[in-house]
Amino acid sequence: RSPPASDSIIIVGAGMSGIMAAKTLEEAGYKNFIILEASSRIGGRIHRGDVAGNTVEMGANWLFSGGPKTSPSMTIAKKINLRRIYSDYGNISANVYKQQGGLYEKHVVESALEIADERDAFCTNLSKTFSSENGRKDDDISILGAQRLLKQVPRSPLEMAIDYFYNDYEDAEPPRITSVRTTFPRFEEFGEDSYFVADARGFESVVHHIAKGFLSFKSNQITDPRLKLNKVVKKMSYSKDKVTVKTEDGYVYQAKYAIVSVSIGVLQNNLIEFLPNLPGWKSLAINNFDMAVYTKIFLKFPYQFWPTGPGTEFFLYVHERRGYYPIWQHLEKELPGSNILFVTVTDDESRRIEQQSDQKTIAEVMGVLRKLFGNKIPQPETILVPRWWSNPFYKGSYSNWPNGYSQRLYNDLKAPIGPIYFTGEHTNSSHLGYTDGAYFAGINTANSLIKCFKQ
Ligand SMILES: Cc1cc2nc3c(=O)[nH]c(=O)nc-3n(C[C@H](O)[C@H](O)[C@H](O)COP(=O)(O)OP(=O)(O)OC[C@H]3O[C@@H](n4cnc5c(N)ncnc54)[C@H](O)[C@@H]3O)c2cc1C
Repeated sequence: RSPPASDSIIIVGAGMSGIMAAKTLEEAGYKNFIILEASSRIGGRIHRGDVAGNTVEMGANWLFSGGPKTSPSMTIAKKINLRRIYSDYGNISANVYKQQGGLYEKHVVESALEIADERDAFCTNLSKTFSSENGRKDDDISILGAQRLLKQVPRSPLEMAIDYFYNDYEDAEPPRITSVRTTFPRFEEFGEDSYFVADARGFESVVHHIAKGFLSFKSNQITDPRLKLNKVVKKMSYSKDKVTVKTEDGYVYQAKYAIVSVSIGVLQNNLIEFLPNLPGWKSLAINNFDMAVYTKIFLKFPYQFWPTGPGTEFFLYVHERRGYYPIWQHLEKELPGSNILFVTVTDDESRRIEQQSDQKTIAEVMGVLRKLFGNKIPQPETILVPRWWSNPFYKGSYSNWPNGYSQRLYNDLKAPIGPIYFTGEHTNSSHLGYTDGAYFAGINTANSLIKCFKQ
């Protein structure tokens, strides 16, 4: 074999970050890349699913606006007229159910919400103190630690459910884990008005739109030979001047450089073997970070038996077991007439539910719904349980910055190793865990590589 061309690049993964890295390279004139994607599609964790003919989002679902800047995902969504519906959490205090059924009184929930707002404001202030000149380098605390400082630790099942709604519902991990310094203030740049994507083309059409801007395509299918689907990268051997990549189907690819865009979950599970092994400092940085799990369980019923109309979209279920089928949403506005309800679980509950049969999950879910809406309600006709944690191409849903993880470790997490560059949502500290994080990560990593080319 002749040595690889000096400008050749292999990109591993065709999610938002891999596609953005490729686009950035292409636009800077570096067109000699190939993209190896394990699955049969592009988009990665932006992935549409189907529930009895209705498009639902198994992965990324919400776009954000209302802040001082506009999110790039939102900008593209607007451009392609992606249907999106404002998620109105405003009336949640009227929709919180007790463990055995029946609603909490509104004023009781409102007091719990006020305290949760106070905790949020406290975390935001703490974070600002940490980052200010007076803060010591790497000072941090978990959200739970901050709650202790404030002497406002949630204890009752209701307080826990509200705490879950404020924190786990976003971070997909409990407040005991999550870093205050890097998590707060939330939604500062793009705003916190959340819009639920409900479009038959799926949220992934945002990634398709980007890809079709620079990869060749025919009748909506990408035909660019540089995109290679169904290529599961198994091994990456590297030296100072080349990278050799082996895929599961026995193919070997060589290039001068590589950009790895797989999730941190994939890296933590050693699903790609690096030869030589990644250095100790790099493995430490990878394995100390967190990959969280967030699961939306979709259920289609023969008819609606839950409250509908303004102010009913979201309801909470309070259980002594924190995080037991806690947050529910009906899709009356998003998918009218579909009779689809979905419930969000995270972390240990996600992992537990992924490992059990869907029949068992239906039985548990119906146990909850019967408490809320009576014994006469019908069984679901369909259930969809995405299994992000078990899936070897993801091993979780998105990253979360744990308390105690230093900026130095984070720099190590992003650092290249010889000719191998790392990207992905987990490498963008400002929008970690979001599609915008992956968007910026791809651009930034490609630009670092371009800088290296120029030097
Ligand atoms: C359930 C869920 C809910 C979410 N909700 C939101 C939300 O509401 N709003 C929001 O902004 N974000 C949300 N996100 C996060 C968002 O989807 C991700 O941050 C973003 O899509 C990650 O993009 P990425 O390019 O970094 O990684 P990925 O999308 O994971 O792309 C990496 C690609 O690498 C491929 N790959 C993996 N292993 C290999 C291998 N061995 N060889 C070759 N290819 C490989 C994968 O198939 C994948 O296509 C959610 C994610 C999930 C899972």
